[in-house]
Order: sequence, then structure tokens, then C-alpha cells
Amino acid sequence: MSKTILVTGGAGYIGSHMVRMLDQRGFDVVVYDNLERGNRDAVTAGVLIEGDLHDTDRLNSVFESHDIEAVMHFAALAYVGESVHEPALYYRNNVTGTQCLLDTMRAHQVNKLVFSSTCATYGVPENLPITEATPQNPINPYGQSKLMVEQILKDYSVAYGFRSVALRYFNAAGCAEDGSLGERHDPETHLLPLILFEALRVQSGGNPTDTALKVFGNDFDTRDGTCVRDYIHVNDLCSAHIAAFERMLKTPDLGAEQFNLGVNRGYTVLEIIDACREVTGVDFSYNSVARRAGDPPELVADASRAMSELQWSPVHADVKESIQHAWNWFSAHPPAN
Ligand SMILES: NC(=O)c1ccc[n+]([C@@H]2O[C@H](COP(=O)([O-])OP(=O)(O)OC[C@H]3O[C@@H](n4cnc5c(N)ncnc54)[C@H](O)[C@@H]3O)[C@@H](O)[C@H]2O)c1
Ligand SMILES: O=c1ccn([C@@H]2O[C@H](COP(=O)(O)OP(=O)(O)O[C@H]3O[C@H](CO)[C@@H](O)[C@H](O)[C@H]3O)[C@@H](O)[C@H]2O)c(=O)[nH]1
Repeated sequence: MSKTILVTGGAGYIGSHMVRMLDQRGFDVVVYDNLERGNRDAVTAGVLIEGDLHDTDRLNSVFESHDIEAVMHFAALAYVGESVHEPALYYRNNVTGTQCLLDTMRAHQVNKLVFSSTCATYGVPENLPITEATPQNPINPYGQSKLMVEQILKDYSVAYGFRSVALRYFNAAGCAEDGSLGERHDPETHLLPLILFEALRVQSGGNPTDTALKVFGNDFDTRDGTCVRDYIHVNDLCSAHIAAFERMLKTPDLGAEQFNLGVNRGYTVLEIIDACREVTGVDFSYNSVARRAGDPPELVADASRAMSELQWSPVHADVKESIQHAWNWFSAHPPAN
């Protein structure tokens, strides 16, 4: 049997770690990425095909020339803040683009997909920690676009026997342990890299009072007024994808499933800043500014269903490990100013 996995978005942050793990576990990998937000040199294994999800001719040729067993679909636009200002971009890329992929898969009788969904589909959750039964009411177009795809996957499973696992990640963090593969976004908007950029700036002689680091909102109803998130190591996300793929092989008739992926523990923005100060040994500063549009106050996973059904558990559950690995990467690859 072919073990070729098509990884869309495999030149991006999480996708590139996935490609490496698949290769290490003996899979053949084909990467499909338009490189608009990814990096060619982040693809360290497999074949890279440059193309857009909307380019169905190109997608068709990928399925014609490779014996694809399943697709791991990471390709998406993924900035909460941007999605509030550019919803058209998000619905077109994340929903229409995904439908192009799904219909090309159907045309080639490939019916197994692991989908990168998100806890942003829950909006401001009705209960904490968040289980898969928590109602999904996204408060930004990004989360809405991912929820729409989850619905498409459910409908495709009923109508076409399409098998899928939607993994609702909480906040991805960390890098390859040895710092050899990391996170490169331009512009970078994620909290952890921005904190580490500030630590690097101060470490290299920058004045701590000229801080570029902003904390968005200090008046949320949380233990210190800043947002709470559940940070999960990127390689723990990747190992869950392999578990999801294996589950689809073993139980082809299960339809469309959904699992939360987190470590069941939340940290405030200020707690993450303190943890970064401790790991880096750098005493840097920050400015408190207004809330960012579209940010729910608190998102913490109950990932027990993934733990039992996928027989998966995070091995880097302590956020300081993620920070240390990211620090290894960013220290060796400081941002260009
Ligand atoms: N980073 C997180 O914390 C997080 C949390 C939850 C879910 N997710 C989801 O995980 C996935 C990966 O996130 P990431 O942080 O690695 O993002 P990323 O931006 O680093 O990677 C996305 C990749 O997809 C590619 N891409 C985007 N649109 C494309 C298109 N139309 N055609 C071809 N390629 C396209 C980009 O070039 C990029 O390489 C996304 O679907 C995101 O929504 C991420
Ligand atoms: O300069 C910054 C950047 C972020 N934050 C805060 O830090 C938290 C985390 O923000 P960020 O790192 O931007 O991640 P999210 O907005 O939570 O979004 C990420 O995590 C989501 C799941 O929660 C995914 O779906 C998205 O793709 C991914 O970008 C939020 O409370 C932000 O308000 C700041 O205070 N200052």
C-alpha cells in the first residue's frame, strides 16, 4: 500500500514540522504550498510542488502523478486579527480553497483528510475547559471560515463517504528541539515569537524602555486581566496527525470526527512573559495597549477525547519546553530588522 501523504501548507510553521515527522516515520511526502506565507527552505523532506489551492489543474496533476493515500490540510490564512479586517480574503482562501482541494480529492477517489481546525471556532466559550461538545460560535472570520469547513466535511461524509478528522488546535508553540526547524512569519503576529524577539533585542544591547512588545488588553475577566491561552508544542500537534491518520485507516466508516488538541492548561499573556524571562534569563519589558479585535478572553482545552480515542498525549506539556525550543531557534535565526 502507498504511504504517500499530501501535506498542503507544508512550507508553513506547523506543516514543515509535520513533513519532517512524516519523513522520520517512513512516509513519502508531497508538499503543496503557494509559498505566500511559507518558506521554501522549511521543506526539509519530500517533494515540494508550488501551487495554490484554487489552481485545480495543478492540484489534479499532483493527484495524477502521485499515489496519494491521504491529505493533511494545513494550507490556510491563520491570523485572527487580519481576518477581522480582510474577511473576503479568509473566506476565499480557507473555504473556497479547501473546497477546490476536497473536490479534486473526490475526483481521484482519495477520501481521507486530516484538517487543521482551531479552538477559534468556539468563540467566547460557554464553558471551560472547552470540550468538543462546547457550542461553536466563532467571533472572528478566521474561526468562522474553519467552522464552515468542518460543516462541509460533515456533509461530505454523509453524501460521499468522505473520511476526515478535524483537529481543533489550541495555540501552537515551540520548534524542533534542536533549533533546526522553526517558525518564520512575515509579519510575525504571534505572542511567543514577539516576546522572544524582544528578549533578543535587549540581550543584544537594546534599551529595555524602548520595548516593541505589546500586551493586548489588561481588562479581561481573567486572573491578571490578560488573555488566557492553551499552548501546545508543534511536534505534539504533528504526532496527533499521525494518530488521526492511523485511526482513519483502522476505522474507515467513522465519517467526520473532531478532536481538541491542547494540554488542558491555560497561561495568561503575563505568565507567558514571565516564563520567557525565566527561560531566556533576559529582563525585558512590555507596554499594555488596547484589546485586539476578535480576541476571546480565555481558551483552554479539554483534550481528553483525543487522548483516549487517538491514544495520543502531549510529551512537551510544560510551556517552558516550548519556549526553550523556540529560543534555540530564534537565537540562531534572529528576525531581520
Ligand atoms: N499556529 C497556530 O497556533 C494554529 C492554531 C490553530 C490552527 N492553526 C491552523 O494550522 C494551519 C497551519 O498554521 P501555521 O501557523 O503553520 O500557518 P502558516 O501561515 O505558517 O502556514 C500556512 C501555509 O499554507 C500556505 N498557504 C496558505 N494559503 C494557501 C493556498 N491558498 N494555497 C497553497 N498554500 C497556501 C502558506 O504559504 C503557508 O506556507 C492553518 O490551517 C491554521 O489555521 C494554527
Ligand atoms: O503582540 C501580541 C500578540 C498577541 N498577544 C495576545 O496573545 C494571545 C495569543 O495571540 P496569538 O499568538 O496572536 O495567537 P491567537 O490569536 O490566539 O491565534 C493563534 O491561535 C489560534 C488558536 O487559539 C489559531 O487558530 C490561530 O491560527 C493562531 O494564530 C492573544 O490573547 C493576543 O491578544 C499580545 O498580547 N500581544
